[in-house]
Amino acid sequence: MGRRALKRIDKNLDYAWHLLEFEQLPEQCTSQTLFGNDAPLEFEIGSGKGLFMRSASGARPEHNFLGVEISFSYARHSAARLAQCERTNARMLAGCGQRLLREYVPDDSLEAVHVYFPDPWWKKRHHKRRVLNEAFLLQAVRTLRPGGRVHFWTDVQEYYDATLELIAEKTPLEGPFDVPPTPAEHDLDYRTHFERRTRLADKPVYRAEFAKPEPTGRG
Ligand SMILES: C[S@@+](CC[C@H](N)C(=O)[O-])C[C@H]1O[C@@H](n2cnc3c(N)ncnc32)[C@H](O)[C@@H]1O
Repeated sequence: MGRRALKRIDKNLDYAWHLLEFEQLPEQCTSQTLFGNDAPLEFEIGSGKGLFMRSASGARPEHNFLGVEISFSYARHSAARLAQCERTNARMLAGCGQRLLREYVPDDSLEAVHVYFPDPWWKKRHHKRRVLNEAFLLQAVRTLRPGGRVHFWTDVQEYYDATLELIAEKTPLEGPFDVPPTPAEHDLDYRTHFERRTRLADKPVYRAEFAKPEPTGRG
């Protein structure tokens, strides 16, 4: 991704609680171990500059949010913005979202997994580096609660089509459910910075949502 310099963080801002690294994680990441309550827990993988984390945690104070960003400087920037907004229901992890799901998240525990505009890895031989690969999707299925949702938006039609095909072939997820676009009412009224950039350039955004099936009744 073309990366602009990030704004300097106020040196008096204390964002230590908002920024986690793997060494600080509890053995099992749950709302209880990360936030000390039992609110529904949503993850965002690849938060970038953290617009989704800020707006979603403000709009849904009754949910908890953990954003995961592999670039330390972006994770720190997002954590600082959450601290500035005094969010008590949102934290950032600087690290790999695939590792987080695989190693630290109990079965059937998440309300939602959000992946917005993941790096496209255009060349076919690099597709295995994509965040939305089969192993990650199966971890999302394992860790979501029944009825929990995967949200996936991208501006890359080939990534969108390939992921929908992978989900249909390899996972029990139900969907895709349509996600209609909503008009932006102010300059930051977009799901993420990449959505803003794509829509302002008049390019299409491909959006889908999937649900983990509820268990079927006995007999
Ligand atoms: C194209 S940017 C999109 C950022 C943001 N979601 C948006 O829509 O504005 C993709 C982001 O995913 C991050 N990323 C890539 N692989 C990752 C991984 N395995 N775990 C966590 N973050 C990852 C990148 O560092 C980058 O910030």
